[in-house]
Amino acid sequence: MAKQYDVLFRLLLIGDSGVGKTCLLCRFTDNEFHSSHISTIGVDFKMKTIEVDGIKVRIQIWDTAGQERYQTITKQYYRRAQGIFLVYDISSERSYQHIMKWVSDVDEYAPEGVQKILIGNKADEEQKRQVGREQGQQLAKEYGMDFYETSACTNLNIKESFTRLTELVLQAHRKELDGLQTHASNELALAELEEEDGKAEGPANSSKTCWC
Ligand SMILES: Nc1nc2c(ncn2[C@@H]2O[C@H](COP(=O)(O)OP(=O)(O)OP(=O)(O)O)[C@@H](O)[C@H]2O)c(=O)[nH]1
Repeated sequence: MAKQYDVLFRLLLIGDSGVGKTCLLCRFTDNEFHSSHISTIGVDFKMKTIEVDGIKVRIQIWDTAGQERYQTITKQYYRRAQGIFLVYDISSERSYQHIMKWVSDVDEYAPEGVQKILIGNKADEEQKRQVGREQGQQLAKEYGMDFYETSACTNLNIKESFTRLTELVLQAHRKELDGLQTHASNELALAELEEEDGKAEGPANSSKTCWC
């Protein structure tokens, strides 16, 4: 049977409650948008396979609760991420200011070499904008991250940002990948192990799942 993917990566969405993490994920995996805000409890994940540079990458995307009270749980997921989206809402100055705090959490809990992208979501909310695009660009530059303004509502830059983070993770793991691909099976052991792990750990596509 043809292999379904070559490698599996874990990406993580973090940021304040209400910035649109769940909506970004639903737009990317299911092309859906929900206007109601049902806060994520703990963590949840969805999967999607995309092809980047001829490599079939299965991405497991973890959506974390932004609410303070779940942070002991959510931080436990940082250490197994290869890529992280730091998300703020362009209509909330506060969520932008908090990016510094999210970056310091990543520095403390995520593995060294984790790839990061800064996302300013709700770009469709121009009337309510509190954070200029240049502010986003400036902050991303300070931390050496790529930056996208997105809208889960209008589907702006969703595929682009997920593809870019996947590319960055692939580039960062290029050597390991080249090594693994010389194996007879021509399939990444990492992927199989991680897939099994994912099954054991939780739901493949439930909407809001309690992990506490
Ligand atoms: N206008 C607009 N609204 C959005 C966008 N993305 C999300 N929202 C709305 O923002 C609210 C919060 O979205 P969620 O995706 O649930 O936010 P979250 O970051 O996952 O929140 P927590 O689970 O509490 O951490 C919902 O009412 C969404 O409809 C967007 O791009 N544009």
